[in-house]
Amino acid sequence: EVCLGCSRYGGEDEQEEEAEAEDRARVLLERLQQQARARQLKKQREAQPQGREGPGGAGLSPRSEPGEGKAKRKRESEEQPSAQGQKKLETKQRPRSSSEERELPLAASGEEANCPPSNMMILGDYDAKPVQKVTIYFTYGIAIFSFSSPQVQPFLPQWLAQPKRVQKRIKDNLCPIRDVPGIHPRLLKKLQMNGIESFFPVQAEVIPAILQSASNGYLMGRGGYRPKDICVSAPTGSGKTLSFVIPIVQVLLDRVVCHVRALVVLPTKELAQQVSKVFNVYTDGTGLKVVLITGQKSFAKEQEMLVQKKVTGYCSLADIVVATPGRLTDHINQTPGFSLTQLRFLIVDEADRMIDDMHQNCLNQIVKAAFQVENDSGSNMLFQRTKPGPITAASSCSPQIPLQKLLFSATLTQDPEKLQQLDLFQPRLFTSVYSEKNRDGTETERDTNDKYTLPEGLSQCYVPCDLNSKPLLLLYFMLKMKFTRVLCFTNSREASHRLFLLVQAFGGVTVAEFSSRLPPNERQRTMKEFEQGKIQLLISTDATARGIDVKGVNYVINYDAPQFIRTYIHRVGRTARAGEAGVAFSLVLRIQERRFLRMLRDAGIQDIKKHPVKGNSLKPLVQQYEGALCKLEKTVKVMEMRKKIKKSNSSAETSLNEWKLRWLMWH
Ligand SMILES: Nc1ncnc2c1ncn2[C@@H]1O[C@H](COP(=O)(O)OP(=O)(O)OP(=O)(O)O)[C@@H](O)[C@H]1O
Repeated sequence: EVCLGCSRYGGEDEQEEEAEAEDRARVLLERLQQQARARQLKKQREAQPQGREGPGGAGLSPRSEPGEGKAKRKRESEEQPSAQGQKKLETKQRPRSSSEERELPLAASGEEANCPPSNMMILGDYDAKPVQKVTIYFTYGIAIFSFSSPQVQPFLPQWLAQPKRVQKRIKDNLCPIRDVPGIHPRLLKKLQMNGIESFFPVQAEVIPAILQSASNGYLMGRGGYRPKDICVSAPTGSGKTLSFVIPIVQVLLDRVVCHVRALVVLPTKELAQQVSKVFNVYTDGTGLKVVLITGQKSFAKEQEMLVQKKVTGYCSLADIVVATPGRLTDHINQTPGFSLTQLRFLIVDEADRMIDDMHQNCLNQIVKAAFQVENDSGSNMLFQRTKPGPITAASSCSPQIPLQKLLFSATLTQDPEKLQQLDLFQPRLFTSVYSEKNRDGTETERDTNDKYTLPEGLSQCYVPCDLNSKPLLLLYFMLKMKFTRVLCFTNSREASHRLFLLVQAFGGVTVAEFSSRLPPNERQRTMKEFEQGKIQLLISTDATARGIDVKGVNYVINYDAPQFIRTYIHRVGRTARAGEAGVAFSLVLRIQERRFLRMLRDAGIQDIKKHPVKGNSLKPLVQQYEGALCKLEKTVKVMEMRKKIKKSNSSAETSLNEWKLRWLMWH
């Protein structure tokens, strides 16, 4: 009704989505048919009991493709991180044959277990019966056994189950900087110079905790003991960056010799750059050196920034290194003299992503490098350290520089299995209070591990729509509703590019795109212009979804609904930062609506409002939109022709293509 004939110009995106919807409908139909056949078979079996085999028999049971089961498990673990992760090691109490072992994932995934291939007879349905599971956690060498039926939740280690609560409401819980004990006067001055008079709740809790763990200086833990590792899970925009920058700068203020004492690892270049900027502000004038290694400079240039060769050997030029995993690993392996043996703080920002994204290997390498035995003799030998083991009287006699891990994220996994991979030492968890709204408008705090908290100032809406009306809705928000400073997310860089071209062809909006299609310097420029308000609509991939701190984003629009809850949380968290207000709109296809709402509900996000937009409101835009689509079609053809000219092998081919291009431009 809204956009007759739009599908004509819909492009691959729409076709893909339509094909996807068709596929889904087909799969669903097949599944229902299979289930009906399975029920029929079961009835037949029940009617002929002699056809069944006993437990030891060669029972056939449905089996999925190994890849398929794996993909499903992966999807599920992304969607429900904590529920999945609470199982460290599960065994069924009945002894299992090796063939049964292979079938466990299938039996465990309820939906697939119900739909056997139609041509297979089921002999024996033992896996279908509820079985008792045994869950075993290993926490600091102690095995915790938990017997549970599918309805019973396995229990969590105490530090996860009883974290230190941090207030979510920033503005109601500001803490004047002078009220937080132990902050160095120099840093207090710097904070004030940067307009910071009060700490946010997460800073008021975490800064003293880190300072306390280094109260005897950076060479020793408090009271000579190894300091506890720290995990922080607090909403987007709640000020997690300063909560590690301030104490680390303060602890290193007294350092005499320059060594890499703090290492911050982040998943993207842009994030690393952002964090190193904050470190630069607070180390300015202190003599501490911050080095950023992300691959934006040549490898040799980065090596020069990290180490210097002297007659006496290599010496470090960095106290604090801020890095992305790939480049850091290269330097650990290939830069002579780059040593982490004096590393005191390892900070893993966006920790959940770092654990997930195969960066785990990088984290292992860092730890290995930190405990590497150095060959040279001299002063370093005094503080030589060995990988920590159990605390004994002998081990506590020789002081060692402790390595303390600090983990931060808005969606920190509370999956003990994943956290266990990081080999945390007596960790302390700081997490925001999750509260549920009651009917009378009051809020009740809840103890829960699979819920996430969003910034207090965030309002969330979703717009049910169909594929054709999505571009019109975006234009409606920009032109009729006069939205300003909008960050709009799509699910792929191609989708971002096409949408950008379309909005540009429509006109009337200052628009730009941001994705890995663009070179880093162009991305940087775009981001700056968006921050300065020169660009009203920035269409982006998930490259800007995490951690990026852009001041004054009024609206986030999920043009494509995110597939995973963590993506949703990070995307919408680009607005309503630092206690400010912001609005997030999600355009949700009707076919996605149920799944989308369930995803939010499962994560404890309840206050999202339905915001339908009537077709009549979009009608005035349709004519101009059709014109924009025609223009876009031509633009795309011209771009393709230019590409062809570049790639042409012969002069005849080139001139033919040039002629075609001229013809295109003329018409
Ligand atoms: N105490 C403070 N007073 C005023 N502004 C602050 C304070 N602390 C942080 N900010 C500002 O709040 C914004 C958000 O901070 P930060 O980027 O550290 O959030 P975050 O918790 O790391 O968010 P994300 O999870 O999205 O990475 C920044 O612009 C920062 O300058």
